Amino acid sequence: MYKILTLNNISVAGLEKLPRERYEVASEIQHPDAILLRSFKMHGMEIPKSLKAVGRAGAGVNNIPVEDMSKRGIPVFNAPGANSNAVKELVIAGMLIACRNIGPAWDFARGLEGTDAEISKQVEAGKKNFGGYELPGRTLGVIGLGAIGGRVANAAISLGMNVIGFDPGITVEGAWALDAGVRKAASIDEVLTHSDFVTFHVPLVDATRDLINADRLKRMRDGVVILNFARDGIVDDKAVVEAIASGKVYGYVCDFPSNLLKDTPKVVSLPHLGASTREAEENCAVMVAEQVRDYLETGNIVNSVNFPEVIMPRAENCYRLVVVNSNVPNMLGQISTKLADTGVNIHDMLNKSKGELAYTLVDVDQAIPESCVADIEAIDGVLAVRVID
Ligand SMILES: NC(=O)c1ccc[n+]([C@@H]2O[C@H](COP(=O)([O-])OP(=O)(O)OC[C@H]3O[C@@H](n4cnc5c(N)ncnc54)[C@H](O)[C@@H]3O)[C@@H](O)[C@H]2O)c1
Ligand SMILES: O=C(O)[C@H](O)COP(=O)(O)O
Repeated sequence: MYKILTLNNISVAGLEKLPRERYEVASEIQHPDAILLRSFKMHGMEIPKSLKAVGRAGAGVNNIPVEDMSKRGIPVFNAPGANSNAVKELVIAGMLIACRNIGPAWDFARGLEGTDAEISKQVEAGKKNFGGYELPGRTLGVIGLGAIGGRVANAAISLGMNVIGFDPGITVEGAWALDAGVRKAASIDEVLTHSDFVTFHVPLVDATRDLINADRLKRMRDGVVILNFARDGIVDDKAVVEAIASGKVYGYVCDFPSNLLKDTPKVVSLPHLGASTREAEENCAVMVAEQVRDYLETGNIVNSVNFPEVIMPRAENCYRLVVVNSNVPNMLGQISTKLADTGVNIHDMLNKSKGELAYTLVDVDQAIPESCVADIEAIDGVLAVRVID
């Protein structure tokens, strides 16, 4: 029986991928084999010794101590692209919220008092305060053209906008999926100087912290609208609020409210709703539950942020040894020698690496004695070992 600890609500569609006869899933459980979570912050959490995998039902993994997991030989899985349409739709809504002044206009309408005839009069007198502008012909700058940024760029083109994007790490697949009308910028600053709207779709890492700061704001067009549906910390909120007060920035729409943002005029901060659609929650949960299950039951790895992709078909009547080790010379030699010393015959073997980690699957014809597993565990550089019957 595998034990799965959930640290957030995970869509039932995903949990159904873990059959009850083989999986016990609960929000409180001892000795979990895997953790499933969304935005729960795992930093500082005590990591159970039994843990073999972490599955993030979503895209961002900055809430997970990925480096620490790697040192323990634990793969972290996520669900790339599974919530990208949900975020795209909210970003498009965010542009409209800003340029049509929907926040203050809604507040105005909610504050109306009197008879319907009086309200109608106040509406006609007051609406001039909320006049806006349209999207076609305006330029959207997209920083990060991955799963979400690519969709946002294409959607903006279909709305008649000009789009300029920057992503030094764009994948070949991502580039193929982009509308040919998306202009490629050589730097973030090139995007900023040409854009009426700027939206961010990058992970929060050291290099992306405060991508928008007071200095960069000065280089942006007057009246720019900034959208942050990526992460708190990518935009320096204080600098943006000051730029709103000075009239430089027209509006700021984000997914990360704070005391500073929630009461600032021209700021609309939503409660981290980007991925909160039924479809996205199901897509993410299903994808990550299937990946974690595959890892636990076969050792195969798909969509891990810290481990290489490893898929080895399982031969019948074989025992599978799974070894995670440091990516240093002579590990394979030592592992196969330990197996040979015990008289275990190797049927099939696959070794792949990613950065400082290497991962090996070995299918053998007979049960591996516990002493042999212990010997492999004791090899300097081996981080985790398990046998799948
Ligand atoms: N608001 C929400 O609910 C919500 C939902 C999903 C994702 N997110 C956030 O959005 C981020 C992006 O999600 P995604 O699915 O598009 O991820 P992704 O991995 O598909 O795309 C990220 C892209 O950013 C690029 N990038 C990295 N550093 C960059 C830099 N300094 N400048 C320009 N580009 C850079 C990468 O090359 C990659 O193409 C996630 O990491 C997460 O933090 C938020
Ligand atoms: O990175 C993500 O996928 C989003 O921020 C979604 O987070 P959530 O699953 O907590 O809504």
